[in-house]
Amino acid sequence: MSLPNQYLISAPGKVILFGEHAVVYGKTAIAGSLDGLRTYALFEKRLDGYFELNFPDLGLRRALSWPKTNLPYHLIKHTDSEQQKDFMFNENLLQALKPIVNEGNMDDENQLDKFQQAAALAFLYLVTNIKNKQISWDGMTIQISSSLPIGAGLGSSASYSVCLATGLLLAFGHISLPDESNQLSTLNSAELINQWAFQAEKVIQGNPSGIDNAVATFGGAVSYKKGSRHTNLKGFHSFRFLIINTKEPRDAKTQIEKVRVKREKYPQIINHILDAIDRISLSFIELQSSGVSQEEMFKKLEELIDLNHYLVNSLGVSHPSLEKIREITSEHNLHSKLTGAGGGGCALTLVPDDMPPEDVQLVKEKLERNEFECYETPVGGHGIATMYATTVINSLEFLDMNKNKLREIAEWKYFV
Ligand SMILES: Nc1ncnc2c1ncn2[C@@H]1O[C@H](COP(=O)(O)OP(=O)(O)OP(=O)(O)O)[C@@H](O)[C@H]1O
Ligand SMILES: C[C@@](O)(CCO)CC(=O)[O-]
Repeated sequence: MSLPNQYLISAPGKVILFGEHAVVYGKTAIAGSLDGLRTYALFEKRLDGYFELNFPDLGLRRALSWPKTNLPYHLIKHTDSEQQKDFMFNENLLQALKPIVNEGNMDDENQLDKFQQAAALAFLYLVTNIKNKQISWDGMTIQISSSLPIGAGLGSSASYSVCLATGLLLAFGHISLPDESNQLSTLNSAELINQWAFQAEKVIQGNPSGIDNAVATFGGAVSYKKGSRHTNLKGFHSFRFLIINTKEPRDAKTQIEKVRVKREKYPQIINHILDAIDRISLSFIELQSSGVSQEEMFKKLEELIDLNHYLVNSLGVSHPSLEKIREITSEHNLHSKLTGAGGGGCALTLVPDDMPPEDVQLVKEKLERNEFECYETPVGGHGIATMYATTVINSLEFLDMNKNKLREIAEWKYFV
């Protein structure tokens, strides 16, 4: 099927069960996708040579736009095929793009903050790299809308990056729409999307491990070690979690940097902590295949959750609000840990199978009275998806729309 002039992409958020931060230093982490919390991107072809990007979730008051001729393509080493690219991060390109982000987009009333700058830079970094001289859309408008809390530990940057990478690779003819009769080509496309999304993540987060974009691309529940392909885990679906948003603003980049500085100061101590976190992820993997009863599994999982939280707390990335969540949930015999980069953001609470719904409701109400926000969402669902609607979707309608409605307009097609 040829590419329509308008299409939608969607990618899920993620939740890390064990191993955040340690995974940046080559340790194992366990994570799953959040099918119900996703970022959506509407791509539309333009004929006037402009790239336009709108992301109102970040408080942007008007779309940003750049003429395609303004981008520093001369800084890209072109290879014959996308697959041959070595994906070395191009720091020169990033530096060259920094002044371009603002060109024509800023005046006294519209100054970009650092989060908006990072989102725009990630887009420009991808578009400059992925644009293809021969097969090319002449310009495009992209609208972004997410049902994820932004910068809260649930992988909003990765799902944003995956949406951009997918849409751009499609627009510039490097990949095709998912094809059920050619699963190998579709899987190769997903691998390429994942590689480019990782580059965009580097623009936003500085030094990410790659786990968030792998989960947003491939979906499911995985164990992950930097530099290796992720491994799918079975049985994750049987766990029930409550995800609790502290609503404390923070960004992953600052938290990752905090751990880097601490490790530089106390290398031996921090390396021991990171090794201990690795051991927790490995214990979880062993536990999954050990055939223990569900009851015993839940007990051990609770202990691992506590241990993991103490260890990340000792890295300096917890927050009083996260400790408060642990206190409230422990009053109901529930075990919680921070999830994602910490410093605020979200906590993850394990809900035992046999906990009566009215008791779960009580905990949720108590948390909400403390201004926390609770999500109960399935873990381990689909990764990236595309959708081509049969009718044209109006941009404003798209931004306003409850995203569940998109499923009524047409079918989503999944890459993996
Ligand atoms: N819907 C969106 N629109 C535009 N930019 C986004 C969107 N979602 C995320 N981003 C970009 O990602 C940044 C947030 O990334 P950050 O890594 O700090 O948080 P996170 O990915 O939600 O959390 P974690 O990495 O801990 O899971 C935003 O500041 C913005 O630059
Ligand atoms: C803090 C961290 O481990 C998880 C962020 O979701 C960073 C990363 O793995 O990229």
